[in-house]
Amino acid sequence: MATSQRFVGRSGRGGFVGVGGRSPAVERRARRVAPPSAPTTPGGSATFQTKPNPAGSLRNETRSRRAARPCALRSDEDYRRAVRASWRRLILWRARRSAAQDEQEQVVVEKVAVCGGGAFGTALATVLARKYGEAAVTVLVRDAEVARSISEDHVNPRVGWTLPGNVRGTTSPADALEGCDLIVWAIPVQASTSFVEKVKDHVPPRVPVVSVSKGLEVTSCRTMHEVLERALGEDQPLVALSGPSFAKEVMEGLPTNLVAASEDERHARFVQQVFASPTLRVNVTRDVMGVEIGGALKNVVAIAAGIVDGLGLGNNALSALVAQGTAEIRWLAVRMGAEASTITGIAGVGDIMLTSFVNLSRNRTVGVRLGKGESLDEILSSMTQVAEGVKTAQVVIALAKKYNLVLPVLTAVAQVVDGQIDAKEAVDTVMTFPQIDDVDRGYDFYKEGEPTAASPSSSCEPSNELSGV
Ligand SMILES: NC(=O)C1=CN([C@@H]2O[C@H](COP(=O)(O)OP(=O)(O)OC[C@H]3O[C@@H](n4cnc5c(N)ncnc54)[C@H](O)[C@@H]3O)[C@@H](O)[C@H]2O)C=CC1
Ligand SMILES: O=C(CO)COP(=O)(O)O
Repeated sequence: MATSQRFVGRSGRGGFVGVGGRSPAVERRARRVAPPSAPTTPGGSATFQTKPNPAGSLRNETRSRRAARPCALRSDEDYRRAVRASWRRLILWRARRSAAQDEQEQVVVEKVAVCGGGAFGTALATVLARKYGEAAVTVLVRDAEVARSISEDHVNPRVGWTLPGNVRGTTSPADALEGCDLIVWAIPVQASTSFVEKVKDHVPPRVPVVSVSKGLEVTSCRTMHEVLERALGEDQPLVALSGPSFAKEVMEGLPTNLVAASEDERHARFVQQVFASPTLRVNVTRDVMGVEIGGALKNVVAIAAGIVDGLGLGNNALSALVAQGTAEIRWLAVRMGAEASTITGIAGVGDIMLTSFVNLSRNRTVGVRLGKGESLDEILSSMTQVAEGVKTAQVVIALAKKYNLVLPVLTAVAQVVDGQIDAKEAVDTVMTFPQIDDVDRGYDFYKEGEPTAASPSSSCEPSNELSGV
């Protein structure tokens, strides 16, 4: 009775009245859920009758759906109205925000320098060259043949991707950097200090440098922000751009969401405007530390995830390990001044999931191969691209010491990477930990380790065991 009243109301507004007052959509859904040929179950609900009884099965189906609904949405129409209203709020919000954004001044980009012609530098050069068809996008590389191929053949031979005509290659820092409006930094972390020293005299002051490199410098424990600031000075606008973004998918124009972080929000907003496109969303934050630590340490967790898969331990173990690793990243990041919400957000959990669960990841691949018994030397010597997590794992130990933390999963990876234990032993050790309370409360040494006035620790030197790495 209630059902037909609901749909009479709709039909009064030019809607419809289906069988028994139900809409065609409800009919279709009900038929899908209750196929006439479905087998009988003991105590048989109408949904699983052997003999078709469409009217009865629909009644029961509606009843059971209604019973499963939240109490405030008792009827079908309440429910639909709530869904429509929720969606409408989103659409209105989009319209308001888009109007505000349309009023913003459009950024003008005429010359972009991309330092590093690896996979990600090439992908971002392509994204910007496609968006700014009139702009000159110059990729600064070390190898003259790579530069020639990019300029003349429009192919980067390192990755084999075809590039837009307005992307050029060069080995000259002056050619790439002078007069540019934006610099994208896609040099691997461990090579960044020496490379920035070589090019810094050509970096125009006040031009934003957007670092996309993910890792921590092993000799100093510095983040990329710290590495670049030290070389370029505090006045150089710096932005960390990170998030779940495989170069290949960015190159293919697949939807991607990044986070631009800068202590000066204006620089992050500038980068948001520069990169934003229908397939590239760029969020903005001032939490540089959170974005950089999330991006750096997800590579270490991805190695752990790969190890679990390489050992064939299954999806349950994989997910638990990634969740534990995520908590450890959060513990460390918060101690370093980051916001916990950055680690649970797109540049944290978003990237952790991508890199830990998807085979395109180089760091995950390193872990899989370690888990299968290959040595790290064998793995690294066969790779043509960087897996930043290997070096960053070593920095984690020094940071954990500095911030008085014990990080089970991250430490296990450091041990394996350093060759002190093998992958199987690391996993066995973690699995035989005593049963504990859930994550934050469980590892009581986490709380015990909180720095106190009596136990400040400022050293960030890699420990003796790791010296010489
Ligand atoms: N590939 C990806 O999907 C993503 C990579 N990233 C990050 O971007 C950074 C670069 O990664 P990829 O482009 O993928 O690496 P890649 O291994 O494909 O290329 C690295 C580039 O750096 C150059 N390079 C290596 N050593 C150098 C040195 N000593 N001096 C100057 N240049 C040197 C190489 O010649 C190459 O052009 C890494 O920190 C990575 O974590 C970030 C997001 C996605
Ligand atoms: O950072 C990445 C995706 O966001 C790429 O990860 P890998 O370096 O492990 O391939």
